[in-house]
Amino acid sequence: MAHQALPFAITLDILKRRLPAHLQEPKIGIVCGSGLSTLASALRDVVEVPYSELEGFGTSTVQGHKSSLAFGLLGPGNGIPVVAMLGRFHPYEGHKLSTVVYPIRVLARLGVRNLIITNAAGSLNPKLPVGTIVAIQDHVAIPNMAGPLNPLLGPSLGPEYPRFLPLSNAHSIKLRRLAFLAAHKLGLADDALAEGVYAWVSGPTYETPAEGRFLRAAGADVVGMSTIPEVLAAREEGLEVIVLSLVTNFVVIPDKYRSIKEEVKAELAGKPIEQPPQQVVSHQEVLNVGKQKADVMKDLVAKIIEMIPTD
Ligand SMILES: O=P(O)(O)O[C@@H]1C[C@H](O)[C@@H](CO)O1
Ligand SMILES: Nc1nc2[nH]cnc2c(=O)[nH]1
Repeated sequence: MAHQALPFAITLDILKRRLPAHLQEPKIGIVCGSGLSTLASALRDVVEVPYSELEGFGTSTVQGHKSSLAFGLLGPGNGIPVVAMLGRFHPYEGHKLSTVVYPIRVLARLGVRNLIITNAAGSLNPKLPVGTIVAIQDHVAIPNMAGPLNPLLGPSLGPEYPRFLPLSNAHSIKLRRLAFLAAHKLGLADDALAEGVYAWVSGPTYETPAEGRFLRAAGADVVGMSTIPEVLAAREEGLEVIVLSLVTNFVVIPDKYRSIKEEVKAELAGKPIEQPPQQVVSHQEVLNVGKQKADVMKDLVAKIIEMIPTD
């Protein structure tokens, strides 16, 4: 989909007809990561619009991702109008990058100014155990650096868009401050919300131990297969962005490789070495941790939203 062909007018018109007036101009957006679609249960007056009804949207094919936009209100009083993406598109599903980020551009056109992106991620850092939520302070986008997988490639969307987008300020300090203040208000343990660097890889394969070591050496704390295209499009659209990664597993990085040569030699010498089980990551494990921690993530996201100043 070339930029010029993006069907914004049609999508926005469908949404206008589907939504009551008080939900038509959300100021805050949420992207729900793997297993985290229940974040929308914090909303009231919810209207869900399936992606299948929305021109330009794809369908999420990944288990743990629904395929709809949920509009609703959050917080005290009249509430703040919010829109949540229940399910995202990953390039590894075969979606074009322009499709992956299309919902973000639609959210921007609806009036969203602050975006909270969540995801499930593997930990590369022993200090970030499973269950930790990580406020992302920076990122390494391996597919952007190594090949043509940057959603901003191609003709500019218009003269008001910067051709060369700076990313040293990609992850909003204002929103990260609110996240830590929100965690404090919620009485979360100090280690429940940490800070770290996210590495984006294309997936859908999980890391080999050597790749895990490489990413760790490159300064990454967690790794995942999503989010960064959304961050780039959101920043291009002028949104403030915070990324919250839920650590769902450790990337398997043994201190040293098992030597099969030594094991065979020991076996032949009649002194077999006990063989440790081989560890592997699974998407089911990722979803299970998402389910266990969905409420903490939901409370944190809701509290951040309540604290975002309304203008
Ligand atoms: O959409 P997110 O980033 O939350 O999903 C993660 C990355 C892969 O899509 C999947 C791997 O288990 O979970
Ligand atoms: N690349 C990657 N993505 C993940 N998403 C959740 N866990 C992981 C992981 O270990 N690696």
